[in-house]
Amino acid sequence: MRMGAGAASGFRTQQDETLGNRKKGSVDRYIIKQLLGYIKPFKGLVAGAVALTAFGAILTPLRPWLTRIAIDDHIAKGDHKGLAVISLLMLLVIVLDGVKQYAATWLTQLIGQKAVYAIRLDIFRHLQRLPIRYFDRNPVGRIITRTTNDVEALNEMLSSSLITIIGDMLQLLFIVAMMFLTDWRLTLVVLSILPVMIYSTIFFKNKMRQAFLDVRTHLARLNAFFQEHITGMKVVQLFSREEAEFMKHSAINADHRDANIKTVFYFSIYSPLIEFLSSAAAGLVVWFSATRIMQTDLSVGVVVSFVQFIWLFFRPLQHLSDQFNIMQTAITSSDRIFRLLEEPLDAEPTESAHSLDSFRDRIRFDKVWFAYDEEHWVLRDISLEIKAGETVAIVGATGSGKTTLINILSRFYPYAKGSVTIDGIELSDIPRHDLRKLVGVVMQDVVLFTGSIRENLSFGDPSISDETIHEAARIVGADRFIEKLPDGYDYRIRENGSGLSAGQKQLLAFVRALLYNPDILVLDEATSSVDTETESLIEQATDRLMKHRTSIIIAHRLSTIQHADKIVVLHKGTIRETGTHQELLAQRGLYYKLYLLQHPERGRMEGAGVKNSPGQSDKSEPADLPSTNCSPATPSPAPALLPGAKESLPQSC
Ligand SMILES: Nc1ncnc2c1ncn2[C@@H]1O[C@H](COP(=O)(O)OP(=O)(O)OP(=O)(O)O)[C@@H](O)[C@H]1O
Repeated sequence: MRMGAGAASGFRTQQDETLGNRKKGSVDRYIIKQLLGYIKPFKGLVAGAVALTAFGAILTPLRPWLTRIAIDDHIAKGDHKGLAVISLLMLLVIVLDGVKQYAATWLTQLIGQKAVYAIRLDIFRHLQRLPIRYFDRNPVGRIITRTTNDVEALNEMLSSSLITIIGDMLQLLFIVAMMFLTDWRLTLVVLSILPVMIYSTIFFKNKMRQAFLDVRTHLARLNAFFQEHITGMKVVQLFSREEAEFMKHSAINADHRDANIKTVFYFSIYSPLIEFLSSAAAGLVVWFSATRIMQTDLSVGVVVSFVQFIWLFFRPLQHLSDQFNIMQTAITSSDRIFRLLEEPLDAEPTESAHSLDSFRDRIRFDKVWFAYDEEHWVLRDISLEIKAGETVAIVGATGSGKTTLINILSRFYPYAKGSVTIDGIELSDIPRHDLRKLVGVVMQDVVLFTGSIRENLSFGDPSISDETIHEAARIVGADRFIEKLPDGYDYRIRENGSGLSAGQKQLLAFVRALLYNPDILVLDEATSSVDTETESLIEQATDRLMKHRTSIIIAHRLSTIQHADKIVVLHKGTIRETGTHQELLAQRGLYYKLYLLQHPERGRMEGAGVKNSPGQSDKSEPADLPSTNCSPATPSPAPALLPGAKESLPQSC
C-alpha cells in the first residue's frame, strides 16, 4: 500500500532540493558560500588577518633577497659596514615576521571561535525546532557528532586554514616574482617541477576527500553506538550481553580505525613526495648553476639565495597540502552540518493562522489517516470527538496506535488524510505556541534535566513563584518525598533523573503539568511498575490533575479509567468501540476481553454463575475517584486551581 501524492510529499525532505542532489563541485562552492556567511559579521577582523598575512607573504621572500645582496655586494667585496646594515635589516625582517605571526594567529583564532559559536547556536536553535520525525531517523550519537566533532573540524578550518591558505598563496606569488627578478632561467628550472606537483596534489586531494568522508561516517556510527550502549548499560549487563556487544563495538571500532589508516596512508605518501620534489628542484638548480658559475655568468649569492627560495617555495606548497587535510575534514563536516541546518522545520501557519488562547468547545478527529513511513498506516479512518470538560480514555493493545493519536494531537507528526480541529480550527492552522499552551502532555517516560527540582518543575519560568511550586507539589502529593530529599526543592537531579525512582519522576511530571496548567491534559499512563503505595499516590495525583479540565488518558490499567466519560478502544489503528465503562462491558466486545484479561477473577465469577456485571460495584475501584458520568457539556467559570491558573471547569456531579 502506498499513499497518495499529497501524503508522500510530507515525507520528502528539503535536502532533496538543496545539498542532497548537488554535484560535488557545487557542494563545495555551496559550503564555502555558507561558511563565508558566518564569517561576514567579522569582516573587519578578517580584513586585518588577511592584511597581516599579506604583509608576512612579502616579508618572507625578502630574506633570500637580502642574503644574495649580503654575499654578492658586501661579503664578496669585503664591505663590513654594508654587511652590518644588511644584517640589521635581516633582523628587522625576522622580528616583524614574528610579530605578524603572533597577531595573525590571535586574529584568526578569534574569527574561528566567534564563527563556531554562531554555528553552534544555529545548530541548537534548529534542533529545537525540528520535527520529531527527524529524531526518529537520526540516532542521538550521530547528532552529537554534528555538534561536537564536526563543529570542531570547522573551527580548525576557520581559525587557521582559511587565512593560512590565502597567506601561502600570496607567499608563493611573491616568491615566484622575486625568483624571476633574481634569475629567470633558474626560476624556470624550479617551475619545471610544478606539473608533477599539481597532478599529484589533485590526485591525492580526491583520494583524501573520500577517505575523510568515510572517517566521519564511521565516527558518527561509533558515537551512536557508545551513546546507545552507555544509556542502555543496565540492559546489557542484565542480559549478560557484554561479550556480544563488545564484539559489535570491536567491528565498528575497526571500521573507524581502517578508515583513519586510509587517510594516513595517502597522507604519508603525499608528504614525502613533496619533500622529494623539492630536493629534486634544489639538485636541478645546483646542476644548472655549476657551469654558469664557472663561466662567471652567475654569482654565488644568486645560487645560495635560490636554494633558500626553493625551500621557501616548497614550504607553502607543503603547507597547503597539510591544510588540505584540515580542509577535507572541515568540508565534509560542514556538509553534514549544513545538511542538518537545511532539514526542513515544521511549517508554522502564517496567513491562515488562528490564534487560540483557550479551549471552549471540542476536539474533532475526522477520518484521520496516518503513517510514520510511506508504507504502513498506523491510524486508519479515525473519527472522534472530545468535548470540553470531558475525560476520555484511550485503551487498546500495545501497538494499537494510542500514543500515535496523541502525537497527532500534539502536532508532533502531520497526518496524511482527514482533519483534526480544536474548536473548529484545523490543527495545522493553530500557531505552535498557542497549541503548546493548550495541550499539555505528561509522557510515559518522564524526562528530567540536570538541575534542581525547582528548576525542573518551573522550567526556568521566573513568573512561577516558589509558593506556587510548593502548592502544586502539595496538590499532587509530591511534597512529601521532595521535602525528604537532601536540600528539598534545591536537590540536584542528576542526568535524566537517575537519582529518583520511576514513581517519584512520575509525580514530578504531574507537578510540572499542573504548573503548566493546560486546558487539555494528555496523560500517557506509565507502564513501569511502582510499589503499591506510590501507585495509589500516582492514582490520586492523576485524579487531581484531571479534575476541572479536559483530559485524555492513555490507559494501561483499566481500573484507572472506569469513570471516564468516554472510553475509546483502538485496535490495529482503528476505533473498534466507544462508550462508557458499563456500555462497553455490556457490549461484551474487545473492551470486555481486555477487562477480563486484567481482572481474571471476574471471568471465573461469571463462569461460576455470579450475576454481577463486571462494571457493577467494582470493589477494586479507588474510593477517591469521582463518580461516573461527570460530563459537563459546556465550560463555566470556576475557582482557579492555582494562583495564576486559568478558568477551570466544574465537575457537574
Ligand atoms: N516513531 C515511530 N516510527 C515508526 N513507527 C512507529 C513510531 N512510533 C510508533 N510506531 C509504530 O506505530 C504503531 C503504533 O504505536 P503506538 O506507540 O502508537 O502504540 P501504543 O498503542 O501507544 O502502544 P503502547 O501501549 O505499547 O504504548 C506501532 O506498530 C509502532 O511500531
